[in-house]
Amino acid sequence: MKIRRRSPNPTVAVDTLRYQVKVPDSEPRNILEKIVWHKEVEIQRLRERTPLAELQRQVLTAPPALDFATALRDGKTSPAVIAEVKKASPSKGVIREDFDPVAISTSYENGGASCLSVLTDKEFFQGSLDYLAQVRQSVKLPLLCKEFIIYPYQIYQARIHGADAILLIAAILSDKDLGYFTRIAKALGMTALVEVHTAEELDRVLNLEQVQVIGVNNRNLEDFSVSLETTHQLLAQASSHPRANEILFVSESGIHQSSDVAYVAQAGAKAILVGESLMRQPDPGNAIGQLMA
Ligand SMILES: O=P(O)(O)OC[C@@H](O)[C@@H](O)c1c[nH]c2ccccc12
Repeated sequence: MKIRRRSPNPTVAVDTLRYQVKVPDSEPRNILEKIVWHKEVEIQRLRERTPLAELQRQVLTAPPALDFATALRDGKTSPAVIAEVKKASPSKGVIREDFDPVAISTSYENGGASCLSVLTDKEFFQGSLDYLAQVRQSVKLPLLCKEFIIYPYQIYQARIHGADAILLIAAILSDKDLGYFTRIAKALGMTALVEVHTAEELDRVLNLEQVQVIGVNNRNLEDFSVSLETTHQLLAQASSHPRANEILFVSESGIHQSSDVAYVAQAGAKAILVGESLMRQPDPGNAIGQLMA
């Protein structure tokens, strides 16, 4: 893991005063670090308002989770489409001005998506857990909570707001956390989609037996560069692993046209995760049909 989980320059509370001493190299090195450091503070604040124990109580009365992995395996299309509800991103700014998460989700559902992904990060993606809850009320498809998860706390939050699956990013989690968080997801009836971008991350994740669904992100979250070859290279690498056949591979990001779909399908992806290219179309559901044509 190259990503540092916390700023080396924390604020230290001493009695009523707060000191912050500048230490060298205490700025985030890339956007992923910046997001994760912000997330740390964000979760700390939420926890002060609502403790984990309260979320654990609420989760008991939530309607059961839908089977995200099976919906992908039985896909309505081949490869199956996970359509993403995404207003903005740090690399592209605002992607869709007239943003109505419920209308977009309904359109996706009618347009042939097998599952949906809802961005919930506010600060960098203008998303919200409320959007997730609203979408849950309006469609029947399994939902992925698209979030930068660094604590179990967020997994409970996702479940309470209607998520059936969570994203776990290998670049920001240790093997121990990946294993632990995947087990929590499973205990809550959810699927964990574990995201990798490098050969090294893929290697780590293939060796974690509880992981059943692996997402190859074609976008490098450190510099935003996108290459579909990432899917090709990493799936070639995975094919020689003894667990290759039991894992469902998802190709994520940068998929714009039907030739892109053909390319990642040929590489072995059984599902694709698409946001921007659908969100930019007036009718996002209809755009799925065009992409899969
Ligand atoms: O909009 P795109 O290029 O179609 O990408 C969708 C999705 O893959 C992307 O939003 C994503 C993949 N992994 C992430 C992790 C965090 C936030 C966002 C993402």
